[in-house]
Amino acid sequence: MTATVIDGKAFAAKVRGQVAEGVARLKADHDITPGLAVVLVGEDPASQVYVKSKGKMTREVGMKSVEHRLDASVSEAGLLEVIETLNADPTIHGILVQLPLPDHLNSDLVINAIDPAKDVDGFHISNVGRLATGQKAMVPCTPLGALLMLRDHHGSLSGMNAVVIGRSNIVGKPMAQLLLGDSCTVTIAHSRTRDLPDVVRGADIVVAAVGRPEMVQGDWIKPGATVIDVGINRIDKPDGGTRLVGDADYGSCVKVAGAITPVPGGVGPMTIACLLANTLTACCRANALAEPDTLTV
Ligand SMILES: Nc1nc(=O)c2c([nH]1)NC[C@@H]1CN(c3ccc(C(=O)N[C@@H](CCC(=O)O)C(=O)O)cc3)C=[N+]21
Repeated sequence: MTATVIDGKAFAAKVRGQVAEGVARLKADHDITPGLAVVLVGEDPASQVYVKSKGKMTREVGMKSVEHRLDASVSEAGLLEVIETLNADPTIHGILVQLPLPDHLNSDLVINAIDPAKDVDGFHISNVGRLATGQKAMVPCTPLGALLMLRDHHGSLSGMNAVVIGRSNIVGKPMAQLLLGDSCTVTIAHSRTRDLPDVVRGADIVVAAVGRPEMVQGDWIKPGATVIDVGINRIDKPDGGTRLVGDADYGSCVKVAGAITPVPGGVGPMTIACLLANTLTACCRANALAEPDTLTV
């Protein structure tokens, strides 16, 4: 059996199309343009590329895009001042502070300074609590993207065994909450899990989010299971170049799984599409207007 390859790039384009329609309707009917602000501290080249592509896609769906680039040496007070300004700006509906932050800045404190209604990353403590208790929340983009792909592929996820490998606040924990919300039986595995291959063998859905290149092996996968690969790891090639690989060993997993997301072109593009979807959702909520129900949980 060879797995169906879930085309995240195409699915993300479709989601962005739906966001663009929602934005056009807000403009036509209410004269409102959703606005997204991205705050980047320091000069990490990988982050700069990512921020640039986010800005381009934000404008492509018809939203206002704002970037704040701050020096790596900015003080906590200086960064909080920028966040306060964006919190108070009625033309901004979404705020994203690019992580990780330099070591001298307390990222929990910074994230919790964002107005939770504008927290399109879903990292504010209030959104984390809302998601965990089943209240309307802003949902972290990567897990939201993964869930939308799983729902699209399977229809209902009810009763399925899901194993999430990784327990980060950004992916593993919110992913587990979303799968639980869709009535999966959820196991969160991590670096201390005993007999990880055996745990994974029981899964109908495997979400690999550990940050270890090509760790999950094909012989860990139950035949026909769905593999969602959240990893984005740049590794060296023998010829001196680099390539992107996921946390699953694609070559062996694709032979056993029923469906798999590739890297690149899987979860990554969906993360950005969901950031735009969350910005549209935040804008609708801020204006007490109906929100697009296919783009939220
Ligand atoms: N507050 C915050 N929120 C984030 O969501 C956030 C962040 N900080 N910091 C950095 C990471 C990284 N991230 C990516 C999103 C999409 C791709 C993506 O689309 N990747 C392409 C490949 C890109 C390439 O070729 O390098 C793909 O997987 O197909 C990658 C990385 C979001 N992040």
